[in-house]
Amino acid sequence: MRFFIRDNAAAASAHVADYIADRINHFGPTPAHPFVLGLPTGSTPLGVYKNLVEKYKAGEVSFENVVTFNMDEYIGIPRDHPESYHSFMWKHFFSHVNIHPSNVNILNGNAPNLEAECVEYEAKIQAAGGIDLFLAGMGEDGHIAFNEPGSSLASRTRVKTLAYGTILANSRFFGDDLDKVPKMALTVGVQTVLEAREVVVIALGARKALALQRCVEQGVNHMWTLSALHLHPHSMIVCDEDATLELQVKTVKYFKDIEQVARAQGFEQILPSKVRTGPATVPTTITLLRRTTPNPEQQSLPRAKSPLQNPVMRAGIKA
Ligand SMILES: N[C@@H]1[C@@H](O)[C@H](O)[C@@H](COP(=O)(O)O)O[C@@H]1O
Repeated sequence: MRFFIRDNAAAASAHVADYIADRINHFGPTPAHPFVLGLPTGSTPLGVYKNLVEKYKAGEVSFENVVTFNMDEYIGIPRDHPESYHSFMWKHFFSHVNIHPSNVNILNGNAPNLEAECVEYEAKIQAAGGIDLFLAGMGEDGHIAFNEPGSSLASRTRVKTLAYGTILANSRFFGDDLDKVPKMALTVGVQTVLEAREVVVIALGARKALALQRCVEQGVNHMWTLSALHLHPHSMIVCDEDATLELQVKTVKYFKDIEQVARAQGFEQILPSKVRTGPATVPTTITLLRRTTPNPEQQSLPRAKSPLQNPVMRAGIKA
């Protein structure tokens, strides 16, 4: 798992938006071969959406041939309720870019048969060729989408009862009235997310620090479902400094160090191959792009010790 720490929320959001726009542009989507993007809601991705809208308006990215699948939706509030995830997505993102409404997919929390709705959603993802990049946030209890603690790591799209902590956290959007917060939701499963070709998570603020620590420093654990990303070959977390509060200094230093070393060596971000080599369950080939000459500016900086030369880092790697 790659892990990038940025100074603040604005820098982390810009990093993620740049990354997504690069992915879409590199992919070169067409009507016959669209880019399939998984999307979250919540306060965390707002900065990413704002940046993506700005990039669209500046002509730096187009959503003309992008198909989206949202992670989750509440059960039991009308689709046009101001706090439904349908409303959220149109208000903060879709209305401001050139996406075709027919390319937007969001679970219907008012479907007459909720189980059938979930099965159909999985089938739609498959029919679209699988998700190329799933963007996600994280709950304070380490959940991804609405996969609350104890969710099966093999779970798929389904009806989920929300944890009390999540209902409490989300009550801020419902006038702090717990009675008004939906208690159930439809959500993609952990396995659904893991089958995306790439997963990018953004975590911001001290509120997420404990969950981030559990997910980054500890092993895969069904009680912190985001930690399942360690099982994914191409996952990435981007956070701000505040979210690192519970991490060991050694961990923070390690990840900052390897990012600096890679840059100094002239390595750009790793881009998945443009060509789909198989179903989403078989990740695409990874291409390492290397500049022909290392970046001279980076080269002239005092070189960071390679993790292998640094005794503290070496201890961390062994651990
Ligand atoms: N289902 C959503 C998650 O997808 C989101 O990651 C989480 C965090 O929300 P926020 O970003 O507001 O902290 O909220 C909800 O639980």
